[in-house]
This record gives sequence, structure tokens and C-alpha cells, in this order.
Amino acid sequence: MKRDLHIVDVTLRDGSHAVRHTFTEQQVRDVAKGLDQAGVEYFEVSHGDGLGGSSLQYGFSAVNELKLIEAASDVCSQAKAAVLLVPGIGTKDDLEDAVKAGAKMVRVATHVTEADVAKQHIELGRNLGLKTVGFLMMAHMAPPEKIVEQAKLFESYGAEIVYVTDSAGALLPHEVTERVSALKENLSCEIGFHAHNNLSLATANTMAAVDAGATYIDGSLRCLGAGSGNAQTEVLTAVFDRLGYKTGVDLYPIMDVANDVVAELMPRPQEVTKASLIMGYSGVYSSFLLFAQEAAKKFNVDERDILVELGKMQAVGGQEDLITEVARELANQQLTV
Ligand SMILES: C[C@H](O)CC(=O)C(=O)O
Ligand SMILES: [Mn+2]
Repeated sequence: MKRDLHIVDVTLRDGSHAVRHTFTEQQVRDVAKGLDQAGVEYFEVSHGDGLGGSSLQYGFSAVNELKLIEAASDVCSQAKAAVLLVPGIGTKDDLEDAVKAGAKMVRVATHVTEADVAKQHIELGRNLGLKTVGFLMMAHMAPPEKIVEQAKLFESYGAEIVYVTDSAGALLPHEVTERVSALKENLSCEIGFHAHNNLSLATANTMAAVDAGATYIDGSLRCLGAGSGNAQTEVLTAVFDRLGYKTGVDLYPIMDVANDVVAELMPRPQEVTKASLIMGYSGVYSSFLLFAQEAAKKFNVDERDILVELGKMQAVGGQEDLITEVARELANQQLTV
């Protein structure tokens, strides 16, 4: 079918953060099968921090992600597995292994000002015949001109799609419009948008992105993802159908996999809580949520204070060890007053 809007489901990758990387092969099979039957074209599957993410720093996966990619690919008749690769966490060898396991798309993710580290990985993606995407994370931290500059690097390396990634769920709709419009005006590749719902704006922001010209949008079933989660795949399906777009996704089947499969495996409802709200408000990387909550308990400090401090420090992914430092420092300050 000819789609005019592509919904990429990230439940089995961004959702991995929310379940502390404990997805089992059976869970992955069930979700992938449901996505396939519902007509989803691409879905991501890997550790939450992408290929190679299973580590002390980011949290160990219960099951090797190559097995998960294989399990997901096995049950699909038309849907294709995508993997995320953050250069420095994942390697070119990891990508080659993921392709052997069945991956058909790679999304190479860098901090919004560091696109240059993705050259080799994007080139490899193209050489391996993958649909190749550049993913600019923490997009609220750079103005539109900077994002254009960085996106052009991705495009020059061969990326077929460049994403504005609102990792902190901090962007407001007009800020999404500014960023996506700037890319649309200055690039010839397709534009994508990835939302987090920390300010309860994931759907509104995704609508703003599509209005500004994005043709790839991310969602997760029941919002399962880091922080307050992502835009909700089944909601995006309904909303964009109402708006007259052809996504190729069928509403009842996508609702069924969300409710009958994903809801059953969620450790907690995916809500905007005081901690995730403060992440959107202060511009904090959504994947820090569970680490900050753990540190708050350990050092008996308010999780919001940790997150506000991390926002002020402009901490980015890879600096998870700072979270404990900040919590310890806040606890010391409490002792001295
Ligand atoms: C590695 C991150 O979790 C990628 C992502 O989904 C984001 O930045 O948001
Ligand atoms: Mn995300």
C-alpha cells in the first residue's frame, strides 16, 4: 500500500527503558506479531539505549538483543525490524550482527550537536542495504539553524530520513514547527519526529511535526517508553486517520495489541507523574527517570531536585553516573543545613 505517513513503533526499544530492559523473547514475539498484523511497516527492537546498550552503565538486558531481533523478525510477514545505534555505545560489528538477525532499518542516534560521529555508521547502514536514518537527540537544546547544520551532515553521509528527537519531552508545539519546518526547507531527505509525553504534548507535537512536513513519526503502544513514554501508536493511528492520512495501520488490530499484549506486560501505568513532568519542564533526558528515582530513594532526597539539577547541568545520555553524584551532593547539602 502507498503510505503518505509512516508510523514507526518504538515499544520494543524505547519501552525497554520502562521495563528496565527485561523484555523476553515471548513478549517480543507477541508484540511484533500484533504490530505486523496491524500493518505497521517498521518497529524498533533492541536495548533501550540501542545496540550494545546492555551494560553496567545503562542496565543489563535480560535477553540478548540479537535474540530479540531474531524472534521479532521470525513472526513478521510484512513488518520490518529496526534498530537504534548510538555511536560509542553500539559498534559497526553490532550493526552487522543485527542485520544477520533480521534488522532492515538502522536509526543512528547522536546528541543534537554531534552528528559528525555518525558518518561511518550511516555509511555502513547504506552499504548493508538498510533504510538508514539519522536521529538528532535532545533537539530542544539547539536552535533550528544548528539542527539544520547537523541534519545536513547526516544527509551528506547518506541518511534517507532525519529525525528531530524530543528526548526530554521538552518541546512545545511551536518549537517543533520551527525545527521541522527549517529541516523541510533546507534538506531534500524525509523528516521524522520522535516525541516524549512529559508535558502531555506528544500527540500535539507530532501533529505539529506532520503539519510542518514530517513524514515519519514515532509512537509506542500504550505510550510505553522512557519518562512519560512516547506518543501513543494507537492514538496516532486514530488521529491521523481522522486527518485523512494513509498510515497503513488498522485501528482495531493496533488497539488490540496495545491492550491485550502490551498493557499486560507494563510494570506501571505510563503517566505524567511529578518526576516526568519536571523532566519535560527542565529539559532532562527521559531515560534518566528510573535512575533518578532510585538515587532519590537511596539518598533520601526529592527526585525532582535531582532532575532539576541535571537539567541545569545540561546532562545528556551517557552521563548516567552523574545522577548518583547529584543525589549524593543534595543529601550532603541537606545534612549541612
Ligand atoms: C537512546 C535514547 O533512548 C533514544 C531516544 O529514544 C531518545 O533520545 O528519545
Ligand atoms: Mn525516546
